[in-house]
Amino acid sequence: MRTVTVGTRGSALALAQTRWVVARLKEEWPDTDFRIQTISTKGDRDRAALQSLAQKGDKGFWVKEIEDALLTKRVDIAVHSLKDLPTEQPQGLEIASIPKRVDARDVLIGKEGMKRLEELPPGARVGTSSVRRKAFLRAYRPDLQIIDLRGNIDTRLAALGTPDYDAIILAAAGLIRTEMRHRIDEFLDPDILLPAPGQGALALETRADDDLSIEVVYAIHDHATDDRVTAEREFLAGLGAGCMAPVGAHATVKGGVLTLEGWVGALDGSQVIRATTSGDPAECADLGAELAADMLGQGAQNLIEAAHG
Ligand SMILES: NCc1[nH]cc(CCC(=O)O)c1CC(=O)O
Repeated sequence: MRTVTVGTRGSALALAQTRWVVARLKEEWPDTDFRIQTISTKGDRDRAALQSLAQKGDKGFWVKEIEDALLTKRVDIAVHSLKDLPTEQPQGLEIASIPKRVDARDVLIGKEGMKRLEELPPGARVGTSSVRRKAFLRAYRPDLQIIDLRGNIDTRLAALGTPDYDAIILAAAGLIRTEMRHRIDEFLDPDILLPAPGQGALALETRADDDLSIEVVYAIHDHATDDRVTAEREFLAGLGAGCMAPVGAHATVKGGVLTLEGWVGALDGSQVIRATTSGDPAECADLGAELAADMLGQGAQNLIEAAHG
């Protein structure tokens, strides 16, 4: 039996999504033995560094060590949350497969009587550290207090057991994948809070010359998801922004037409630039790049630079 080693971070979410990937791969390749290897990243080890790096717009602190493990052949396949992956691929590695996306939306989880965004009273304290969520929530509800909240899903849910937070915002995908869908109180409409580019999708990364692993992971590639997230990520790349920017992007495909919506916000909620484009899904990359160029023309650059302080 051949053995393929799958690398991942060790968080509950990372392990849950990697076990899901391995189960799917095993269905396609029953004669292959898949082993999971956990790898700790700078983001896992040093939360203080994470905060300051985040403010400088540094990219890839969730993925660097895992990519090193691919390049040195300690692992053959890496499983990432696509939204944590920088838009530039390192030399020698490629995203060889993007499995079918789960729900891309953000969700709200609140205390009793605060289980919907509309129910939150003025001044309610909402936990999130995402600059995107802060920017768009402040624009929609300037009366809310947005309070920093970092950590893995368990840490963030635990914050609701303290007096410091009335509600928190998370990605639906993380809760769905860790079998905590029942904790979700409200799915937030993308018209109110546009998700992050690639949110809800996974990326399976391999060495670019490892034909065997590429073939293995490609068995669970999903073309429709790929078109959507390619449009979203080209938009992000075209803005010159990373996952730490106040940028949202969400693509849908209906009746053979891909529609891409993009937002760039001011961190203080004073402004959100919004734009939409649509076209042939085969042109997904160009649609993303064009939307970015359109928004740069409308002043998006200043908002992105301001958020990096
Ligand atoms: N930035 C952390 C992160 N990276 C991926 C997810 C889960 C959702 C996904 O797979 O897109 C989360 C948690 C969150 O944003 O709530």
